[in-house]
Amino acid sequence: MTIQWFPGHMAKARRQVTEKLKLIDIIFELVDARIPLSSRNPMIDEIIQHKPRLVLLNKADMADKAITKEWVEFFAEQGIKAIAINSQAGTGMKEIVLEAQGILKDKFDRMKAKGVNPRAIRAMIVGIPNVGKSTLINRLAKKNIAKTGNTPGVTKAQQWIKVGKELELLDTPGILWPKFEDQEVGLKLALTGAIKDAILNLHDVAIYAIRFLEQNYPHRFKERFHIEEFPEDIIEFFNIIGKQRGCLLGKGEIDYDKVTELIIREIRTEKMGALSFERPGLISQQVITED
Ligand SMILES: Nc1nc2c(ncn2[C@@H]2O[C@H](COP(=O)(O)OP(=O)(O)OP(=O)(O)O)[C@@H](O)[C@H]2O)c(=O)[nH]1
Repeated sequence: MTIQWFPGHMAKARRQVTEKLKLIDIIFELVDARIPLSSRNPMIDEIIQHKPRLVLLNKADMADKAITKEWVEFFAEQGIKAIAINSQAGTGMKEIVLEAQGILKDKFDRMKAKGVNPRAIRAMIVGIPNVGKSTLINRLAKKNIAKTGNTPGVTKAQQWIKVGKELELLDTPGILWPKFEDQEVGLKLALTGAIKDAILNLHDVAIYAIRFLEQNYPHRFKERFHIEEFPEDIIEFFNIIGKQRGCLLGKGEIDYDKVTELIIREIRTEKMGALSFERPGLISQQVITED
């Protein structure tokens, strides 16, 4: 299976972000807490250059809490501040402002010392598709979208969203592309809904998910599907689920497409609880010890 990764997309995304760097003090890099590395753009450091950044592990409600904590430590070891947030529920919103203030304290102190009037921190959100950029912007914005006007004939003005007095966000997030040349990265992105289902073979995604759960969350998986042991043959597993859940074609034959959809849906809708698909230091074929 080869997944195309279009260099054109990358170049465009990169330009968009680079153009705006001079307008902002800090980048909010949004990643999926379940797959913090696979949901990052591999060239992010180059793209944002030396701009200060805060990593936001979004959808933390769907990720394994203990593993998210490990990711926060992982980023800290690289000198990058990361916090877990849930944009949908609005958890962690205050921390975003506080952390940004902390990261930029020296810069703002220096400005103050030079007699520059205090102003709000200016930030931009960047992240891969579907990671929650719009949800976060809406959460932070409440109703404070500041229209700075798009006058025809004038270079398109930026619109800033006011978040209290302390923060202003660019209204358009930077869309970065994940690098899904690596098959496992692609499978994780598909499983978490970051790339369209049509792009990957869903059977491959489901098989990957089953094997992953078998290794990393065996108890929850067995409980959910009422199985004692994992069958060695993956087809046997599909047969068991198909019969159990009535995913059948005529004459009692198993509808493998339906079983596939069911497995992926069960994961995406957290029927087996919050799951993380990556753990620091064990990116590939990792073993996450179930509690
Ligand atoms: N559970 C959960 N769901 C979230 C969270 N943040 C966003 N979502 C959901 O994730 C999906 C994608 O969110 P969007 O805000 O549209 O993502 P986006 O990054 O703006 O997507 P693009 O416009 O494709 O770039 C939506 O269904 C959101 O409701 C979160 O913290 N927790």
